[in-house]
Amino acid sequence: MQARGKAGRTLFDKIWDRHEIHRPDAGPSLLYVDRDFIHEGSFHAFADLRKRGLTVARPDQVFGMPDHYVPTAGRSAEAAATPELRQMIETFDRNMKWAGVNHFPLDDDRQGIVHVVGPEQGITLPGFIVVCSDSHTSTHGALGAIAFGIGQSENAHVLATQTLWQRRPKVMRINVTGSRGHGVTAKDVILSIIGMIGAGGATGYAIEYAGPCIEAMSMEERLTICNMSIEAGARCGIVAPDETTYAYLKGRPYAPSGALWEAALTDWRLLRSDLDARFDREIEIDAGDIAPMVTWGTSPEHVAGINSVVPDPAEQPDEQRRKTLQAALDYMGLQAGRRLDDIAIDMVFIGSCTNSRLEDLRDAAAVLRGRKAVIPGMVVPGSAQVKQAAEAEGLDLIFKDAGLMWLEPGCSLCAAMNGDIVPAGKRCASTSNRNFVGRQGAGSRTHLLSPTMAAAAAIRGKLTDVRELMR
Ligand SMILES: CC(C)[C@H](C(=O)O)[C@@H](O)C(=O)O
Ligand code: SF4
Repeated sequence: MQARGKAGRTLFDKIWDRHEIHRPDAGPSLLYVDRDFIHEGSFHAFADLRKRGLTVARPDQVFGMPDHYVPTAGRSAEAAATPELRQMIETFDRNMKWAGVNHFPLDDDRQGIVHVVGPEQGITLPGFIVVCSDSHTSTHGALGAIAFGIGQSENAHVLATQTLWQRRPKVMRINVTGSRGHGVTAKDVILSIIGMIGAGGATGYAIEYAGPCIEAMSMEERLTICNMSIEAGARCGIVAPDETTYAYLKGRPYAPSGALWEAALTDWRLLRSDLDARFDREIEIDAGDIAPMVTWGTSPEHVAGINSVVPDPAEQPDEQRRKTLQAALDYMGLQAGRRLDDIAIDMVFIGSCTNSRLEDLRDAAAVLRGRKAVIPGMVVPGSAQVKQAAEAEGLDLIFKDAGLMWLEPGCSLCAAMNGDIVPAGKRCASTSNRNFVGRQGAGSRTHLLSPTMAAAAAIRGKLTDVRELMR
């Protein structure tokens, strides 16, 4: 795409343009990549490299850690749920050693879900292009980076060259105005955005989140917002770096320090959309209108405020949509008109790259403190660092006293790839990002919600408006 006349440039344009090594008249551009994150899914890419006799071009810019297949019951590959899972973790470790890249293995105190660890270690920085062969790479955009998921053959290309061919997406700005009401979290904001624009609403776009509500958010909240950009179909999500970003990054192990920090700050302050920047699409949403949200169907767009009812597919004018909604209700075992806060839940999962950071655990613990869960639940911190910090504050004791399991970091029940599953027909209130058919195990039923809402569901054994339990 050519420069856009005299109009100002968006934050996205500025970062993209800096990384463009080659811009052909048509088709994808060749981009320089600052960081490539790797998890167990990378075995295809490594097999590809070996077959072609290639090595890793910039090992110091590649960071690998196991997360999808790791056991939550212990910290060694031997604790893996099956021999196949153990083999996945061991193959990954071998590939990391072969490649000579940064490697945070299972027993390393930096290990965790790749999208939690990257920001936490200061590996992801403003102005970067960050890739990972994982769709939720969009998370890292919260720090003011262009961050997107890639396929394994693209990953092999990045590993071998530190560059990537990529088509420039259009740019959409979502302005979140107003301020959130009591008990309304970042998760509720992003769920209501997805409910509004739909699971395909941002297909072909990069989203810049802006406006007073986003500016007032902590870094951890912005990470939750950007994480789910992909659930609206977006290529990535980004928030302009500001004082919140700098305060978060300062002193992190991989963030610049001393004179380099000062130089970086000077540069990062340029990273914002010009006042006259033109966006391909602009949307506005008032945070004051948002209630605690919960999904009732099998797509993150099947979402509503906790005080509403399961919608009636018959009211849909479009026949295909009617059928999709009916199929979702059949799978979920729900009838139209049922009050959402009347739906009984079998278990809760507090975790995933959406909501497993320290603030998420603090939020859930604040609701659970001194109370008992009436259903089983798993609390899975996003990283070893989060786990340590949570234990230092005694959050683990609050979860355990409430009757929930306090486990080792990893993706766990978010994608049910490590042996943790929701049994068929059971209903799970989950702080993760996908409620697809079978996502948490064959026949499992997932209701997406925030950490405080998950805590409320655990206490009441049903979907509950957390505002009734807030102290
Ligand atoms: C397994 C992995 C490639 C996948 C992704 O791309 O997102 C997973 O992380 C998910 O959340 O579904
Ligand atoms: S926590 Fe879930 S969404 Fe995030 S990377 Fe792991 S499987 Fe994917």
